[in-house]
Amino acid sequence: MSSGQSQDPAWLESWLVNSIDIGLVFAVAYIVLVIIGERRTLWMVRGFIVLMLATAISNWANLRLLYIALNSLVTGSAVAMAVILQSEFRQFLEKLGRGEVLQLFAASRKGIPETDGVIDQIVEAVKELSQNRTGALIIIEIGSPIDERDFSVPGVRLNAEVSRELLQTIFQPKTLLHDGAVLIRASRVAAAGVILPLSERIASRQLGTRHRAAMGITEKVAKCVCIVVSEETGSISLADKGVLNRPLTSSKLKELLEARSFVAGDDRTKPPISIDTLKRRIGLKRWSFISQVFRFRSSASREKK
Ligand SMILES: Nc1ncnc2c1ncn2[C@@H]1O[C@H](COP(=O)(O)OP(=O)(O)OP(=O)(O)O)[C@@H](O)[C@H]1O
Repeated sequence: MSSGQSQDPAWLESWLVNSIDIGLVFAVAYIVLVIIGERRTLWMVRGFIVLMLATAISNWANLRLLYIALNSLVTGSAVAMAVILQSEFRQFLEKLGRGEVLQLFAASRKGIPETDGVIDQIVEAVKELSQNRTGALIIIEIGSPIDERDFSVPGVRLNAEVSRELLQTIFQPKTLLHDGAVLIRASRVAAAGVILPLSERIASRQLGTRHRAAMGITEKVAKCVCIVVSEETGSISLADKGVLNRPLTSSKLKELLEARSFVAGDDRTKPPISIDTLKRRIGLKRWSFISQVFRFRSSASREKK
């Protein structure tokens, strides 16, 4: 840099404006990554950010043809994302319109809603099913609903209160709904007979399709956990993010479910996240931001293994 250039106020001003511009883009990207809790959506947004960065670099380096190609790709991807994430965009705009900006950050913190001892009812049912060696598969949604397209077959809608008796009855081998999984959504039994995608991985030779189905759905959807009771051995497992935690005692299962739950009460009654909590969360994620943006490929391949 020449001394004449560094003293030129116009050059300084443009340098400052550019720096603020880049800083704001990074801040917006960072906030979006903090808000998004769902793993697959996160990958998509990271991919999009990388694409935008590549477009900006090609423009800066004056690579015209590459810039035109990348720019078209960014426009196409933006349209595709708007279609794929239609409901998320709607929720986002609604919250923004209502001025509930801080609640956007609270969204990714949702856990298993623990109302009226739902976890107790589930754990009691699982304990009995395990003692009687009745096979069972229970998916519990965490936070926002799973997209039905993530299931191979969405099953039969029930919308019933969660109870130990109902869960035990559904999995009795002579009932019509015993095959497949039960879906627990917002403290209700939303559906039964749900067929889940199978994982490509094999955790153990002794484990068959029921366990692979639990791994499959939790690999595909981060916002759920899946309980498996083996018909053959009565063993209890909990699948979370594609990993089977097993064998578990019923008290360990309760502990793990509670660790994933919202400390107490229905999430709708929770106060909005405080500024201090928000600051703490942003502080915790600060150092991983750059790697979140640039290492999306390596983390994706690690999770596949
Ligand atoms: N994709 C799926 N989605 C939901 N449920 C499934 C799926 N695949 C299998 N199941 C359930 O698992 C049952 C078959 O279990 P299988 O014996 O193959 O599995 P497993 O992991 O060895 O379990 P277990 O130890 O209970 O025998 C089916 O009858 C069905 O109820």
